[in-house]
Amino acid sequence: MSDVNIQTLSQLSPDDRAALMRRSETDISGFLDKVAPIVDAVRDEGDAALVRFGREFDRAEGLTADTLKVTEAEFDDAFALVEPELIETIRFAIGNLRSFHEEQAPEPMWMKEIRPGAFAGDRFTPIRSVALYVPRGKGSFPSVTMMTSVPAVVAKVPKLAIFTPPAPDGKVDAATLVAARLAGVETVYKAGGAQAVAAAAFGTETVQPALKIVGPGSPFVVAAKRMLSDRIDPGLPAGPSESIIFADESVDGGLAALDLLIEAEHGPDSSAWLVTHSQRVVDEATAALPSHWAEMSEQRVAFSQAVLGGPAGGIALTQSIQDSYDFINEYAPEHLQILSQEPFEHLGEITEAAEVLMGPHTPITIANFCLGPNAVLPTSRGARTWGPLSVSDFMRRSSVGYVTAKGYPDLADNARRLAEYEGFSSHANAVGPMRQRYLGN
Ligand SMILES: NC(=O)c1ccc[n+]([C@@H]2O[C@H](COP(=O)([O-])OP(=O)(O)OC[C@H]3O[C@@H](n4cnc5c(N)ncnc54)[C@H](O)[C@@H]3O)[C@@H](O)[C@H]2O)c1
Ligand SMILES: N[C@H](CO)Cc1c[nH]c[nH+]1
Ligand SMILES: [Zn+2]
Repeated sequence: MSDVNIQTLSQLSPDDRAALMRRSETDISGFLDKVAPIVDAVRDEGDAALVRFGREFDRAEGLTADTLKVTEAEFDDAFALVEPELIETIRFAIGNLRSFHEEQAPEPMWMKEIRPGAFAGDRFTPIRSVALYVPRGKGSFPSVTMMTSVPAVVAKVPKLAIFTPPAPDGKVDAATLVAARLAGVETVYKAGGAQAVAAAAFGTETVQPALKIVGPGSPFVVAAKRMLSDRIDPGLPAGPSESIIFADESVDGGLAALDLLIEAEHGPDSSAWLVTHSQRVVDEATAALPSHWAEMSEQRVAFSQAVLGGPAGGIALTQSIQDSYDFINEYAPEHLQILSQEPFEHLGEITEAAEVLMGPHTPITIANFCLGPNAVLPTSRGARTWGPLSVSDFMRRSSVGYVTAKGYPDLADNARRLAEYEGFSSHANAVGPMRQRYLGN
């Protein structure tokens, strides 16, 4: 049996407790050094560098500049290759995602009469070009394709392109192509990691540059986004998956263990904690893990054992429910699952989680794939200030103001007084007697 990292929070020093908040991506300085030459090469050499890195890192030996962009024939092949049942499932998921994101989309414009004759509001317009990163290292992700594409299409972004690593056969994952087409994205480039971020930022002979890049990825992707943030908007920080399963005394610890393994299996760089004040839940979860591992693939067992062996995962035994809430809010997880027969009783206490899934029938899996909300979420405590990827992330907001002749005098007087105080003579003149000459009243 593998060792599980069990921490009794009341016995930890402040430093040891702070260490539990760490994620593998917290310190990406080592990756910054590795991605710097990749970024430079893509900027200087364009397609040639994308081909070289695709061969080196993705082992796509046959990749050439001519095959960097997915062709119509490759889309057709993908539809022929993917099981019809899976195609229907992708349609099902896209339908739910679309329903959620259409509801979430802001009105194109709103205006309020702030005072008589003075109107102001917001106007939302789509960002002109956005790159969607879909990972493909430790798995393939048609789900991420849907999660990034659907809100972008709802926002009506005119130029959308997916970047995803090629497999050694030089192809893009077939279900990813099906999901892209069904969601409404036509351009897919075979590029992953830091080189994809650099290509989106600078453009190459084949790749059109974009103003923004969204989507999760490995620390190479995260590091490149950080490095190029003055060149391309890197969107919300979405790194290795992480979760907290919070269980109260009303649930079976075996179920908590089953759900703890969901995000723990992504990779050794993931983070996953079971947080509970119930010793019984801890004992049941620990006892159940081996039988759950027996039902998983060898690779996923290795990943989840690496995570739950610590230091970035395991079981945290708290002294009280309040202690659990405090830990969760301090940790600010990407995914939080409240395992309780009365989940809404706890919800009001949770302030810092990017996604809160309620009760035993809402495991993280359902929201990862097809419930409707977006599963691209801020990691590494980003949930303290960021929310999930949304339609607004694909739109820019402008303020709109409109003052009528009736509303003008009052606003002008007040604005002039402030302009004079701040020492701006032109500002003041523009709302003083000089303007009256032109307005003619
Ligand atoms: N937050 C979310 O919404 C979400 C969703 C899905 C996955 N994820 C996370 O995204 C990550 C996906 O990572 P991944 O590795 O599976 O796929 P990835 O596509 O992000 O990374 C693979 C790419 O990294 C590059 N790379 C690999 N080794 C390299 C090296 N030695 N030097 C330079 N570049 C190298 C290669 O270009 C490769 O194509 C995981 O950490 C997973 O937990 C997050
Ligand atoms: N857990 C990921 C977001 O953190 C989403 C995902 C896709 N596939 C499996 N899981
Ligand atoms: Zn997942």
